[in-house]
Amino acid sequence: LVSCTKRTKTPKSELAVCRYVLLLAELEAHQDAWPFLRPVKLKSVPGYKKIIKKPMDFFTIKEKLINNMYLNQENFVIDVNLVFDNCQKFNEDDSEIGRAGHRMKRFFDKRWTELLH
Ligand SMILES: Cc1nnc(-c2cnn(C)c2N)n1CCCn1ccnc1
Repeated sequence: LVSCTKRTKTPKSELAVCRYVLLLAELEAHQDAWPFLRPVKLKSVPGYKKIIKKPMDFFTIKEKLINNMYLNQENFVIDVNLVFDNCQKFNEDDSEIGRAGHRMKRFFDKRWTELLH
């Protein structure tokens, strides 16, 4: 993941990647993460493909992280927030998945801020 041998990246961005890996592991381990662990099955969820233009989930984010596709931290945060924005768009606030999405977003925002300082 983070090549320690050849210094292809500045140390700063390596630290950033470690922060994302840590945060993503915490998100996946959260008890309310179950709706977001894998891509939504577009064939078996009526309306999802039409309504949600850019599906995103924690597994896809991990794959992008491993393939070094987050060149700056904004893109990582944008994808994580996409998971929660999609959830709010497709689910009622007062629903099982809607509530899980709000709790996960609050958790992420808190940990992201804590890890920055
Ligand atoms: C994420 C997410 N947002 N909405 C859904 C969903 C899937 N089916 N229905 C009726 C929804 N509202 N999902 C995916 C939830 C994936 N899931 C469901 C049970 N275990 C995982």
